[in-house]
Amino acid sequence: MKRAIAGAVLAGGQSRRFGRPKAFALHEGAPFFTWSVAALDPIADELYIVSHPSLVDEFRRQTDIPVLLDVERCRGCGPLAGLYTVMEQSRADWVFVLPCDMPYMRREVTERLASYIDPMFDAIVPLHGVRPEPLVALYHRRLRSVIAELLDAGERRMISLLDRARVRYVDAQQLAADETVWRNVNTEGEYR
Ligand SMILES: Nc1nc2c(ncn2[C@@H]2O[C@H](COP(=O)(O)OP(=O)(O)OP(=O)(O)O)[C@@H](O)[C@H]2O)c(=O)[nH]1
Ligand SMILES: [Mg+2]
Repeated sequence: MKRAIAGAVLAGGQSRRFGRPKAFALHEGAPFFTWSVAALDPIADELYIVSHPSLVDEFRRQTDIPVLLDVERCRGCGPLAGLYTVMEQSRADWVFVLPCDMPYMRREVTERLASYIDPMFDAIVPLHGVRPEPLVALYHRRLRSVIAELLDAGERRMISLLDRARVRYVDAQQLAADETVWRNVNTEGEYR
């Protein structure tokens, strides 16, 4: 049975370290967020961008993909809020999240990670040695109530969600031969 996947580009952060909205910074001539969209598009049955009121107009100028705002009670509460918002919006079994600041990410990686989907698990997450990569991951919608509880308790860390889920960790080396794909841009220095 085919299991629907909603692709979600998380773009509701403040880019404080970067100094301007990093979703729109250019990599090889195209805005960062479009690289995440391109990596999700082949495997996603639906696509969403989850952002912040201050960025919505610019996203709508640049793309036709639906732009959601974090649900109000946890707006701006971090990536968990974005994940929760897509689970509220979509009926898809799985939500595949990507951040908006990983412009080297490639479809080969997302396709491979999605091939590990297994209904016995709640989340499918890459692992670098002992370090998980929770923002490049698949989450089953059955986690929605767990996420709601975390957010209501003021708990924003993705790792807290992993602690409460049955996680299928996938060795990052199985997903990409080239470590570059995991590069994430937080500062102007990393950008240059
Ligand atoms: N939807 C949503 N996405 C978020 C939120 N906070 C962060 N993100 C996204 O999660 C990803 C990782 O966050 P960070 O790297 O910390 O990005 P950021 O928060 O914009 O940057 P800093 O302000 O420098 O921490 C980025 O793609 C952010 O846009 C939020 O409250 N809601
Ligand atoms: Mg942040």
